[in-house]
Amino acid sequence: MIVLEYSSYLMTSLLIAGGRVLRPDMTVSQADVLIDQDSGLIEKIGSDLTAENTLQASNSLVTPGFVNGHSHIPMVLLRGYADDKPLDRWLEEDIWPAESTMTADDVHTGAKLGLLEMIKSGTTGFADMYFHVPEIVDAVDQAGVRALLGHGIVTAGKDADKALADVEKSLEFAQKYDGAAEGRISTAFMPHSLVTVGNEYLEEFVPRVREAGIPIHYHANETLNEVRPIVNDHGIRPLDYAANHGILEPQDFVAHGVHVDEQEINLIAEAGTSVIHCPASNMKLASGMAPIQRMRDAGVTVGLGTDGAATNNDLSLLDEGRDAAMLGKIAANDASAVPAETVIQMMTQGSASALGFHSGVIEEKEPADLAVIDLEKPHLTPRNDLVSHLAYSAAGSDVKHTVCDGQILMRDREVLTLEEESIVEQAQQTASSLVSRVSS
Ligand SMILES: CSC[C@H]1O[C@@H](n2cnc3c(O)ncnc32)[C@H](O)[C@@H]1O
Ligand SMILES: [Zn+2]
Repeated sequence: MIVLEYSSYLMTSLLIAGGRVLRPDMTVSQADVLIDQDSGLIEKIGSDLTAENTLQASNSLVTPGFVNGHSHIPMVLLRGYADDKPLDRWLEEDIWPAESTMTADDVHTGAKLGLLEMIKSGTTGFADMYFHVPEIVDAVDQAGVRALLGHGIVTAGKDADKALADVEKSLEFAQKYDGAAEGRISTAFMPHSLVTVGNEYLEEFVPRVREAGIPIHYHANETLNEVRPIVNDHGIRPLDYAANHGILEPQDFVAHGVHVDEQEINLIAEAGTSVIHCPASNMKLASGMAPIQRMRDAGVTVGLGTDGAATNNDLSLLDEGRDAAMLGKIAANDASAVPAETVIQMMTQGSASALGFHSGVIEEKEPADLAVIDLEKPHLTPRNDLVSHLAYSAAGSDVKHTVCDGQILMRDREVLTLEEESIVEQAQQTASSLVSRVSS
């Protein structure tokens, strides 16, 4: 008995050996990274280090794990289900009818499939808005990543009792699950958007949410169809409306921010609220081009998110980074806008800071959340500028190892925390049954 207790206090260590390490100042240097697996922190970055466990990183780039700042991961089950429509028609004609048939088990299966995809593309943390969220908690606990989760509230089109119950559920979830999965899970109160949640619910609940110290996350200014009703009904811009309702605070973060005017950019910068840019979703739904360079110049913290896999159609942040650079240049009509360093900053520190995670950099005493990218690939040759390669050339399938909180989640492309084969098979069956349920 005494021996067992003693052994549980023994330090275990992990070495990421011989890689090229991406440092917070965006320089790359050859180094070993020593991780204390008990605390989950990076202990030392240097040369000739040793540890009990090793991950080989020669000819590889060691980067901070990517943080997906906005997603709906169970929507992987709806990948390829309804493409090529604008947001309103896509939600109303296809997605909401399909989601209304989704069970807790379906969400659990979808979450595991999405987590597999994220771990396999180097993502170590994410924010998610969905329903049946306790199932997502369970999947995250097993997968070993970090997550900020919330129940997405929609009151529009519901009778008063159901609407109120939905809002209560979001607050109760946030209170109950904050700190779950040994502290890897945090929570937020999540109104779906400023037009799908009635102002009376914000008026009643935001003071309670603030009292409990819970952050708030919602879709904002995604399409013009979402901006117009606020302007018409309330005579003010959506982010002024958000500020008036007390949901534009430093701990809050909004998804999209596509149709923001100059005054709203300054407002959000002054408020200290973060924006999660979702370029692939914005392009696929033809929502518009978010003025990312202008927001960053104004001092807004900008992170990157995939949104759901049905508007993307994958969960790889490396793809998202390239999209952000390309779209950012077109939006600013300037090839120097949203350069490689900015893209990498957004997919690591930017998203991490928006979500209140302490990850996002490879630095001693910081969380050991990282990805190792195999550079021995034709499309990553020659290895002149690894920052450029990470932003413009690398793909999720180049990720060799993924580590979160000091634990190995994927080694040599084998996910150790989830059973890939059975999850993929189960997800295929679940998705087929979902589609047949909707069409019957
Ligand atoms: C109520 S849970 C979250 C809700 O959001 C829906 N959703 C997925 N992608 C988007 C998007 O780009 N804008 C707005 N809403 C979106 C998802 O289908 C869920 O119903
Ligand atoms: Zn979304």
